[in-house]
Amino acid sequence: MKVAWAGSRHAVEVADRMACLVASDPVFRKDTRTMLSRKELFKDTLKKAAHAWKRTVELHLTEEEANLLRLYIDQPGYVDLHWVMFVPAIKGQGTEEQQKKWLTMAYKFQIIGTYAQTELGHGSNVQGLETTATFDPSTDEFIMHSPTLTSSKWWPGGLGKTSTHAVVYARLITEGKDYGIHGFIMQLRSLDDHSPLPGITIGDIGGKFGSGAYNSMDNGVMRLDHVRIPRDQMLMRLAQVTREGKYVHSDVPKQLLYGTMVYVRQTIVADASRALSRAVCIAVRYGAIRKQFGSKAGGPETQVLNYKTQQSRLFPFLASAYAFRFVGQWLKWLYTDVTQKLESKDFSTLPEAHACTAGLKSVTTSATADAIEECQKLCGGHGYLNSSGLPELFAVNLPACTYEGDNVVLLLQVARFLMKTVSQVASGKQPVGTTAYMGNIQHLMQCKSVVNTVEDWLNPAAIKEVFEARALRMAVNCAQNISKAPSQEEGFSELSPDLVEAAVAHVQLIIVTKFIEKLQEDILGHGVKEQLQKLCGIYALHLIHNERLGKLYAQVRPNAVALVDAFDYTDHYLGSALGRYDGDVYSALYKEAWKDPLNETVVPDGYQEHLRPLLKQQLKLSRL
Ligand SMILES: CCCCCCCCCC/C=C\CCCCC/C=C/C(=O)SCCNC(=O)CCNC(=O)[C@H](O)C(C)(C)COP(=O)(O)OP(=O)(O)OC[C@H]1O[C@@H](n2cnc3c(N)ncnc32)[C@H](O)[C@@H]1OP(=O)(O)O
Ligand SMILES: Cc1cc2nc3c(=O)[nH]c(=O)nc-3n(C[C@H](O)[C@H](O)[C@H](O)COP(=O)(O)OP(=O)(O)OC[C@H]3O[C@@H](n4cnc5c(N)ncnc54)[C@H](O)[C@@H]3O)c2cc1C
Repeated sequence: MKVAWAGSRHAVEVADRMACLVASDPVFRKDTRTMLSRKELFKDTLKKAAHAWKRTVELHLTEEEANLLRLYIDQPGYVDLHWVMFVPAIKGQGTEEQQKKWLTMAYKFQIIGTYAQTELGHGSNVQGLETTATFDPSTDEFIMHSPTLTSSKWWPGGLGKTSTHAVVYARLITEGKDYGIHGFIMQLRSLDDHSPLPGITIGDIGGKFGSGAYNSMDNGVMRLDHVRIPRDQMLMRLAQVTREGKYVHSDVPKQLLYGTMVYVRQTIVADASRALSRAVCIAVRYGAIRKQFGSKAGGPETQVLNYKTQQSRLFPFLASAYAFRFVGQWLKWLYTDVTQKLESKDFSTLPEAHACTAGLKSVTTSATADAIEECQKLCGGHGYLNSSGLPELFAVNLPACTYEGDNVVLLLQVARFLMKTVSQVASGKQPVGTTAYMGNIQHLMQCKSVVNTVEDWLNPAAIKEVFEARALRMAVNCAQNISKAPSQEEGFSELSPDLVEAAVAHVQLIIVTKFIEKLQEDILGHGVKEQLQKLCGIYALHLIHNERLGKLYAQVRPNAVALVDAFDYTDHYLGSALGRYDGDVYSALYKEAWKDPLNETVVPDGYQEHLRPLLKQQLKLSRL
């Protein structure tokens, strides 16, 4: 199962090696992270990032190994933005010459970059950004400026205190005309003493949800006061400004400006499955250790994992973790395929890649955030302690519902794509890829499910047809209702809640389909495929009805712990007293409690100042 989860034997081996490297290095300790002040936590992040880079160079780690090392360090920081957004933005939007110049420095960490798109006043509406980049032909420079308070850049990770450079998104103005949003490379801080360059006001935007968690990241604010940069720092693969100030389009679609977001959304699906699997691992392992109530006859207490209510709340998350993992692996393939096509100037699959990455990012991150919260409840009171690892896991993953595109905004993009496809089907065009099922409209609009028994529900063809019919009928229903509205725009707006539901149904169909396709592959290991079939059934069925699932849960229960062990997480990475591999939960909880700074003294700070006078005064009063 470890191989099925990781994708290959090689993937298991390299992940194991990197996880152990991190777990055995004292610099990467994280057990007291939630007890650090913001300043201490930030400094700890700087230290870990520098040490990780040192180890990467010393050990000549490959890109795959270095990425895993960063993943297992498990502390959000400026390096995430540098590798996941700054470098890909230059790769996707820079010319060959620009890539050579900037990536050479970025790959060696001679510069640290971030992705500065969002502003105080606009995040979702990228076209509404206000920062300006005005071309000055007299000096061959762009003047980068924040004209209003709301145009201040706001949120970019690493911007606050660390980044030396950024890809800044701004409205390009030349020859008096506004050509909309484009990307520019800007140096922000001196490479000698790290002070902000003239005209740049920059800082951190303040503490965020939860202790530890995303507070290790210095999300930043930046205002630009007529800062000049050379013309060749506009990223010029999509469009160019000539020496004379002429604006020239390339022959690539302008949507490629959003390419970095497509790339990151794809990686976020993999993050979501990992985060969900960590929460499930903690809740399942703890559920096997925790006992409450005995039989009436005075027998031993029951493992809470044996309660049917616990199983019906938890096992759909276990199944979802596997489902998201497999669809994430497929999405990575889709992204690579689209990228190769783009290189040969085939842009035909770009809309589908956008819809798939946007939709899957939305559905998997929302489900993951909800599931982590529920896993806290599934662990009872102890789940609420920082030492369970769950509060921090929740706080770190919750913003994934917002960053890289608010989930509802992205689902509306999927809905827009679906409405276009329905109208193409109506005009006789055969849809392809993940919307190919829409071509089977005659059948799917009127077919009736032949499912009667639990066993019927495990038939992949029956499951798939149910999901296809559901998704298609919801999409067609929306399209019909939109067509009755005074205008397409009004109809879309009025029906947006239904459109979001239709988009979710379509995305869930993709997830179910990719799980079924995974089961058609050669899967090694005795009983592995059988377990995955049950999980696939649980994933699909819990989305459409909750009856008849009890039998499947009972079949999964004997292997539940093994199914989470297959995630192959070290105790260091899991970071949970409740989810420990050895099950020694109570001594771990007890030990963790004594690490809290409040327990450094027996009598707390503040006793002399506030407690003692109060107690003495009350004592005096009672004696009067
Ligand atoms: C316990 C400790 C654990 C620690 C673990 C660490 C875990 C973390 C691991 C780290 C991993 C990752 C790190 C991630 C860090 C994240 C940092 C966050 C960064 C950001 O958030 S960057 C900012 C992101 N911003 C957004 O996403 C904005 C969202 N808005 C948009 O994308 C757009 O504005 C829009 C799509 C909503 C609307 O676009 P717009 O042009 O205005 O209008 P439309 O008319 O709708 O679109 C026009 C056409 O373009 C098509 N389109 C839109 N987007 C795309 C796209 N991306 N690709 C291709 N095509 C696109 C659209 O379909 C329209 O086409 P049509 O005209 O219909 O044919
Ligand atoms: C932890 C974190 C890290 C981030 N890192 C970065 C970074 O590195 N670089 C960067 O540039 N940005 C970053 N961001 C910003 C992020 O990309 C934006 O917050 C995100 O795109 C959402 O935009 P917004 O905040 O403007 O939300 P808003 O658009 O203001 O959303 C508010 C509400 O309005 C709703 N809404 C908005 N538009 C519509 C619509 N058309 N129809 C229906 N409902 C709508 C949303 O669903 C939401 O409920 C980060 C954000 C966070 C939280």
